[in-house]
Amino acid sequence: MESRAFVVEGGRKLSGEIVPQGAKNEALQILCAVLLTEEKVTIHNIPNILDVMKLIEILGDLGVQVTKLGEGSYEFIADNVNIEYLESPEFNQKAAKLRGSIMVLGPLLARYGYAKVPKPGGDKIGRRRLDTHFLGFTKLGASFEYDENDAFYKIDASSLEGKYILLDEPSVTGTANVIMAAVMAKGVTTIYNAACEPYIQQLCRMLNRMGANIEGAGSNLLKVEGVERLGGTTHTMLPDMIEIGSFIGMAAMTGSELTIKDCRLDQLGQIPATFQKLGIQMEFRGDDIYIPAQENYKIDRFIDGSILNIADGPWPMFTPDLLSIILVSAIKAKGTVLVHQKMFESRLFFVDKLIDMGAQIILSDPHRATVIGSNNERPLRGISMTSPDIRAGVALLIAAMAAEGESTIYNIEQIDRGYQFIDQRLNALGANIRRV
Ligand SMILES: CC(=O)N[C@H]1[C@@H](OP(=O)(O)OP(=O)(O)OC[C@H]2O[C@@H](n3ccc(=O)[nH]c3=O)[C@H](O)[C@@H]2O)O[C@H](CO)[C@@H](O)[C@@H]1O
Ligand SMILES: C=C(OP(=O)(O)O)C(=O)O
Repeated sequence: MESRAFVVEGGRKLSGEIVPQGAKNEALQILCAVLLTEEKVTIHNIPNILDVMKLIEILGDLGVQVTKLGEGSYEFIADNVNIEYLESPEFNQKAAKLRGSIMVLGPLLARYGYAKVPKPGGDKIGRRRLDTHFLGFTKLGASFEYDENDAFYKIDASSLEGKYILLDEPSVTGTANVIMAAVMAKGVTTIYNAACEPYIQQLCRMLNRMGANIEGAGSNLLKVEGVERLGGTTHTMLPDMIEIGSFIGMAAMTGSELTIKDCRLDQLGQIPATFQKLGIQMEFRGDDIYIPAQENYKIDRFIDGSILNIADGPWPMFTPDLLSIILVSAIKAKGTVLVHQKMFESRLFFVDKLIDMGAQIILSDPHRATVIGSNNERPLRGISMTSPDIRAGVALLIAAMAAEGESTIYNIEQIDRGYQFIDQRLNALGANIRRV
């Protein structure tokens, strides 16, 4: 039977070193980009997580030759893509399971002039509209159709032509899709209000190595000069910055001494500094983050003495994917923080479980929660709970690891979607997590 729950014995300290996996959200983009060439693309540091394995399976079903070279390393050759597969019920069922499947659209449109995907899956964390993707495709000359009955998004174009595109919001997957559609369009595409997460920067670097001509990566203004064709390349994923942030919060909440190895500190943006605002100490040792064992830490105030507010925003603002971890990490700190999830409407509801565990949290509305830290004076207690989404799932795992007694976390498929062998890796550091 498939595993469904983690049973966590709380109160154990971790110690040692942990190496972050390759970045999930980068992997989902990079894997779709292999569809842009008939030549061999080799990718290293691919995380072994559910969402990524499902996408690799979809690529294989589409006719891409997939060869596993070793742990995390794969070769892809998309020289014989079977576009008919998009019509199969199997594609419908598989692609609907993950958010990343939406990014096959851009490359297939660029190479074959046609693509369709079912309404993609991913976290149910509020409205997740896809308008930005289709705004971009239609500007490039594609026609777009959404059939409410079968919930398929279809795009079609006899040719694509470079245009000036002002995105309505800096959507991460939307920007990736429009870039991939534009790389072989005729002429120059300018994408303004582009997302600029490290994931997008990595995609642009990879595409340029494949022969594309993209300028401006890392900014919100991209210039894509269309080329005739793309060739093969070798690409290595960055470490997963969301996993790194999750480990920082985990070390702090469990009072553990932990070294997070090979973090690519230059790519982490505001992530370390935001955890430091909670009072969590860390040292940067070469490319590692060392977190000393801390029983107490104190939340900063702003310079004028007012209560700290941590909010998300499109990169280089703080990533929404770490706000649940920030929230849980504040529970045992001294002081108060307002966590403001601006981008998603339903990502904070999991705090009811933390409140059941004894945390002092006021959910003011779907976007804002205030955490009143316990100064490590009232331990959390273990309970049974269900993980609503990937990051809330890990936040609950952190709370369970810090709590007194045993907790059970159900629906751990959500956690497995994005965190590689998390139970085994944490148990190797001293945790006690059983998969049942
Ligand atoms: C597979 C993948 O890469 N998933 C990530 C990607 O999802 P994804 O690319 O689906 O998310 P988008 O960047 O499109 O944004 C999602 C939602 O955020 C809101 N929004 C977005 C931009 C903005 O300026 N204002 C605004 O309010 C909108 O409600 C939008 O629908 O980016 C999200 C935002 O970083 C992350 O949470 C997801 O982990
Ligand atoms: C929301 C996330 O993922 P997805 O977009 O795949 O649902 C996430 O990685 O936090």
